[in-house]
Amino acid sequence: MDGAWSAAAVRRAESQLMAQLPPGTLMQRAAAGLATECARILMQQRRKRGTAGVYGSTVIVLAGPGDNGGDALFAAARLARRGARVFAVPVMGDRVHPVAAAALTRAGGRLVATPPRHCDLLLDGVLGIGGRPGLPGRAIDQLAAIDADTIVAVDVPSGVDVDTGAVPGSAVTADVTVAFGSRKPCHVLGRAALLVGRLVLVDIGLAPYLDPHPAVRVADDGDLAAWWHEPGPDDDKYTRGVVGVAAGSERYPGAAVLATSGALAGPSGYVRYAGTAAEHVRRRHPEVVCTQEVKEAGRVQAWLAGPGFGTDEAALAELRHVLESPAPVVLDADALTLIGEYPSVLSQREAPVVLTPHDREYERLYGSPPAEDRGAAAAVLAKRLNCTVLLKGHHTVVASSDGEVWANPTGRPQLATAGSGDVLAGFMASLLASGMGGAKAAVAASYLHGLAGGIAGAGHRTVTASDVARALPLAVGATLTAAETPSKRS
Ligand SMILES: NC(=O)C1=CN([C@@H]2O[C@H](COP(=O)(O)OP(=O)(O)OC[C@H]3O[C@@H](n4cnc5c(N)ncnc54)[C@H](OP(=O)(O)O)[C@@H]3O)[C@@H](O)[C@H]2O)[C@@H](O)CC1
Ligand SMILES: Nc1ncnc2c1ncn2[C@@H]1O[C@H](COP(=O)(O)OP(=O)(O)O)[C@@H](O)[C@H]1O
Ligand SMILES: [K+]
Repeated sequence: MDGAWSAAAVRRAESQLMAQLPPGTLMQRAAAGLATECARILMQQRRKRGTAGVYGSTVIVLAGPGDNGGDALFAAARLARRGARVFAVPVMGDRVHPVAAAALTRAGGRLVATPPRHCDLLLDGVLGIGGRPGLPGRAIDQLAAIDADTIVAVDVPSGVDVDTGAVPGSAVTADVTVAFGSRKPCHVLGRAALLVGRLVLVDIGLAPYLDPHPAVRVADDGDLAAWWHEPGPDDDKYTRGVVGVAAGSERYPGAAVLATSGALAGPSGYVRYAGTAAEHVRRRHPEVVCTQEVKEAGRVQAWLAGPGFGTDEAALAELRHVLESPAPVVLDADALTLIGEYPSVLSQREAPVVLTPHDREYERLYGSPPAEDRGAAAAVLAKRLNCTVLLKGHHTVVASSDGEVWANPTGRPQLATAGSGDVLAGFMASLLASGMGGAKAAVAASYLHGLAGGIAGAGHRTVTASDVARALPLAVGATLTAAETPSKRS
């Protein structure tokens, strides 16, 4: 498991590490890593144009008043020593890191008020983990005036809320963000995560000092492999888990077909379908055992209820039957609307429940749209309803009722296609049926669903929900193989 640590947690770790090191060491480690990445970018970019590497390139630094500006200036000094023409613009009056500014000047760089209009690389050293959201006016003006081939954010894109990923004002949109020591929540959550570009982590020796519990958890292939239930020689279709799908209707048979496609792609051994779209499911998936009603379906180890099954009396009755079962349950789509209207149907529930709202469904459940701090938004709903909440979006967030927050690293916009949520929900129910806990199933399902979207959409292909379902087994295979041989995944 990887993670993202808050600014305060990074500072606590930093002060312990700094106590062991000569002054300035950490900043030099950060600047060295940053300069290396900038040089790599410059060489790649200029090689394409047939020009030389770092030598002769133009680099502009937007330098804020703190250590973030210091990192940028020290890195720029290293580039200046390799022959880059460096112009540094102080963006908060003339407040800049004095030692770093002197180092840049000694290396041949210049502090200027008006830099060239074009540069090969712009370094955003305006604000780091000490920044409040928003940008100083001077930085906004410079960003508008300069045409940069590549924008590299130092530690975080300046202007974002580092601890929540909210972007309430103006902020830098980076092509690359070079982060020091650890990810921060803004790298993985909310609108800020869309401003990060490619994330490069520079090791400055902080890891041993970081709190073992990050503010936001981020799953990796190894987690997925550890949680995955591979069938053993003594398994049969029942011990692998039976998943029940209560979805679809005569009006929306597609939801039933897609949800069962998702369930069939998971690790459980048996998929039962209960609902009025049984004929459609049977025709498309002969593997699925179909009944018309939940109470005829027999025993299952996990249920999915909701996609396309309506919000009328009959749907409410079916939802109640599902919730009477002692098995874990995924509630999606229409089931969320019903829960919003009749929250008491959840009150007797003891077995795990995973809710999978998008923003409008969240509003129906919570009474107001999710806050820009999407981790906190998912966590408050999870606590209030004593459920796991998977809040959908570009960076899907999962929160457990005890306050654990996960950000999904694999999402991609091609997944925003009708029915892809049905596939996700069916797949997740299969993970629950195989014995995975509620939060893990939600984290694993969004991780693999994101990868499946990438596999289905490779080469700019358009993607349908059926494509995502077909790609899910490939995503599972790629993940489990990569966990066995970590170097295989680029
Ligand atoms: N921790 C680590 O492990 C390491 C950290 N390192 C580096 O240090 C960075 C953190 O540096 P930092 O603490 O000096 O804070 P930083 O973000 O530069 O800015 C603070 C200044 O900005 C000002 N200010 C704030 N918001 C503002 C706004 N919206 N608009 C305008 N001004 C605003 C604020 O003003 P004040 O609050 O005083 O009014 C203060 O003067 C970190 O991101 C990383 O790059 C590495 O070198 C080594 C390892
Ligand atoms: N902009 C986006 N980028 C990445 N993923 C997205 C984006 N928008 C939606 N998604 C994902 O697409 C899926 C859509 O689910 P949902 O809204 O329930 O669709 P449907 O109800 O049509 O099945 C979710 O997994 C969600 O996280
Ligand atoms: K920055």
